[in-house]
Amino acid sequence: MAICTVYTPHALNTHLGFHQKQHHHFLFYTRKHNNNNSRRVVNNSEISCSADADKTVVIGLAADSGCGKSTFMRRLTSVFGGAAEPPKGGNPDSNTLISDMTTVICLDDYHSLDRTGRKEKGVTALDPRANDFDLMYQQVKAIKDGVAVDKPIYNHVTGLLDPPELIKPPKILVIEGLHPMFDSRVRDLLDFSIYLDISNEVKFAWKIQRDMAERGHSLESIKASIEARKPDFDAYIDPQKQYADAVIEVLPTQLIPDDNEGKVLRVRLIMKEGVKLFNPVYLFDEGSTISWIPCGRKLTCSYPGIKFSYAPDTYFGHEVSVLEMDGQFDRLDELIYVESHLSNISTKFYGEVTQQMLKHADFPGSNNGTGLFQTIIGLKIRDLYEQIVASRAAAPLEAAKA
Ligand SMILES: Nc1ncnc2c1ncn2[C@@H]1O[C@H](COP(=O)(O)OP(=O)(O)OP(=O)(O)O)[C@@H](O)[C@H]1O
Ligand SMILES: O=C(CO)[C@H](O)[C@H](O)COP(=O)(O)O
Repeated sequence: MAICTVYTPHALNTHLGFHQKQHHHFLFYTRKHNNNNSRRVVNNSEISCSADADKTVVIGLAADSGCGKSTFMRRLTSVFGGAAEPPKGGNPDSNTLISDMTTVICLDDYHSLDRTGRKEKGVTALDPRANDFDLMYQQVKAIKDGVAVDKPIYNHVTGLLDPPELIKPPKILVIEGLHPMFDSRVRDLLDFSIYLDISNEVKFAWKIQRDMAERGHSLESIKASIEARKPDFDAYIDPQKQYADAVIEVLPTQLIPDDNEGKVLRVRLIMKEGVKLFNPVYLFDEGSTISWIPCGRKLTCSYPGIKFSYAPDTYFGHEVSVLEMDGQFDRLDELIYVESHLSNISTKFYGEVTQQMLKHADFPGSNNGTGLFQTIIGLKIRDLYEQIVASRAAAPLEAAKA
């Protein structure tokens, strides 16, 4: 049996007297053990039935704007091979990135109020009232069920909502943005979730670097924009980290007393225990408490050096493992020394983490824990995906045997 969903376009919905965003589920019997998705267009409506084995795996990535989501996404898609590009021939201001295996959609596309609308109502884009969670849920669920959707586009250049773009179900759908874990219905669709937790000091340093150096904004306007977002960030974005399966926390270094430059970073990878198909990474000895300064014969370290830590902990009442790296690498090729001391990193060959990091040495964070942990989480997501596919493929065989 498979679940089939029918999506009707606006014209037909209007004819039938439905609201544009409404969709209908039909329970449907298909031939036994049919592993192929069947998708067809009937009466201008797209009907798709997905056998479980082919269902889209959905990953959520939450963070405030300017906190490294795009960089993380580039590292993730690279793990699967191939480059991610905007939909061909579509809106040049589309926020979507498509590669062979993955489609990354930006949840800004579910803003229900455009820039003017938000200004008139006096709400920020972080406020749930400026976002359409019903549509977000319906469309992510439809894609997960194997149905293509017409997703709106929020145009960051004009501040307007543009005509929708067609999103076909990929093997892996990543929903990235401000609120992937805010609405419990959307949260329940996620097979894995990540929160990028950038401390205020570091966020400020990155904003200055990008918005002042690259976009010509003044220091005052950057400070004002961070301040204006803060109450809604604290109310609606930050609390989502309690639901994340993995959190990458980025803090100022502790290796330089009173450092406020934000260049050297202390990065913590917080990994929830007991998450299905996800085995946390560990250093030397699983479950123990380790402090490791690898600088010496095998790793070149200039001031202030590098310090790794690993320990069990609790996070919002959950048992977690925390791997921490404070400091930065002088020579990226020497990362292999660190990699060889980490376990459960889900590589396919010795040195794969180092190879990925070297491949993207020009990405921000490649010399510190942000790049290292983003790369490792990318490998863990690949591993999770492969396990899900393998378990789904095995399920009909098991059922047939029973
Ligand atoms: N790991 C990092 N180390 C240093 N700087 C970083 C890092 N990640 C991001 N940045 C800085 O933050 C800026 C924004 O990064 P990125 O575009 O990946 O974030 P984003 O969350 O996708 O932003 P937005 O939502 O505004 O598009 C980069 O241009 C860079 O200046
Ligand atoms: O928090 C954000 C997520 O990227 C943006 O500020 C929000 O999407 C509004 O965009 P813009 O400032 O371009 O109108």
